[in-house]
Amino acid sequence: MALTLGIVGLPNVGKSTLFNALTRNDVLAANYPFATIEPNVGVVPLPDRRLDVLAGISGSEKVVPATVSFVDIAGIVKGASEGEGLGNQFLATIREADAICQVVRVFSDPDVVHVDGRVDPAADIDTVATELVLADLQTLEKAVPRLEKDVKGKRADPAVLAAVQGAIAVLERGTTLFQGATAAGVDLALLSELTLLTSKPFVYVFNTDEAGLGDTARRAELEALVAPAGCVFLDAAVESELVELEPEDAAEMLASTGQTESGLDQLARVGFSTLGLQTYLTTGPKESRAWTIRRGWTAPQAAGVIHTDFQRGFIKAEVVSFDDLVDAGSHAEAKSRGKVRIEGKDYVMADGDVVEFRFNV
Ligand SMILES: Nc1ncnc2c1ncn2[C@@H]1O[C@H](COP(=O)(O)OP(=O)(O)OP(=O)(O)O)[C@@H](O)[C@H]1O
Ligand SMILES: [Mg+2]
Repeated sequence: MALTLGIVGLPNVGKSTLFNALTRNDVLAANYPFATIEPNVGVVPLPDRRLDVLAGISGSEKVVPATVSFVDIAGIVKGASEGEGLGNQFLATIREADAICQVVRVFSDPDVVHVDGRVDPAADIDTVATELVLADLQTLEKAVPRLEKDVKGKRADPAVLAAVQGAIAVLERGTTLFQGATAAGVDLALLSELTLLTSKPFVYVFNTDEAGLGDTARRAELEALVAPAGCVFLDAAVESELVELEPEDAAEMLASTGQTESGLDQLARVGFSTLGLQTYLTTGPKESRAWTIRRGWTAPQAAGVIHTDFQRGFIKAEVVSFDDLVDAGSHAEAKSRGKVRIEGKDYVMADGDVVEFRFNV
């Protein structure tokens, strides 16, 4: 399981610049709208300092971090659902994403064209949300005649048709499904096959400049604008320079802009918390590795991420918290201190659990 973020936004706001910075890629990022036509996909290892510590303790040959995937697509403009700009067909590329990541221009550089002629984050957020709502409406409206026929022929569940109609009503009010479906009593689980865009959580990237990064009042305003959705602030142009530098120099340059976390770290943190994800760890002489799971998952569910056999044949888990293991300095010492617990199938995993599963095959 890897967290996948689909990057959306108006044209020329810095989506590809950010994508390049996050994925150390070199796709075309250029100062004109619709530079991106074909989607770009990148898988990024998620930096996790705990892995190096574990590798030291276990003498692991390698570390295998969790990953985050990013999909960079074309820019979307007002009227895209009616074919403006590049239309909205390309949105299909991000239907499988776990969350929608909207890049919003906050930087003011007058040399970079804004498609609507002015920098206005609130209006841009609205424009993009509206186009995503319209794209979902098209998907749902297309599904109605087919579903009606199938319900009549008893080949489809009438509850699905009702959910489609309920979802249409929510979207027609201009609300995303993520915000409005539950309150309207629409069961999104019934619509999962339609892979709707606005049923996913949104996270926002405010692409700003050095002045913007330091403007706490403005940041608070923007944060409030999108709350309760999560957001991050970064300068995509600076981020793309950071990846060219040695780690220490990059950290220094980041600090000089008043930031403590790289864009990738920020996005992974907000993405994980938005989607209710966490990691657990395994370690041994071969590798130290991070695994992504959902918060609240039990030990057998977590084991299933490694291999479905681990879940099916689950017997027990030997669990030590990362901090206890590091305190003890070795697995044997952690054990003799009574810090290694034997947990059964009802155990709910905690973030940073270091685990060894016992299972039957
Ligand atoms: N924080 C920033 N400050 C100043 N300029 C920036 C910043 N972020 C991106 N830019 C500039 O904005 C321009 C557009 O960037 P980019 O190509 O990444 O946009 P895009 O959103 O991918 O556009 P498109 O939708 O056309 O593909 C580039 O010239 C880039 O250098
Ligand atoms: Mg682009």
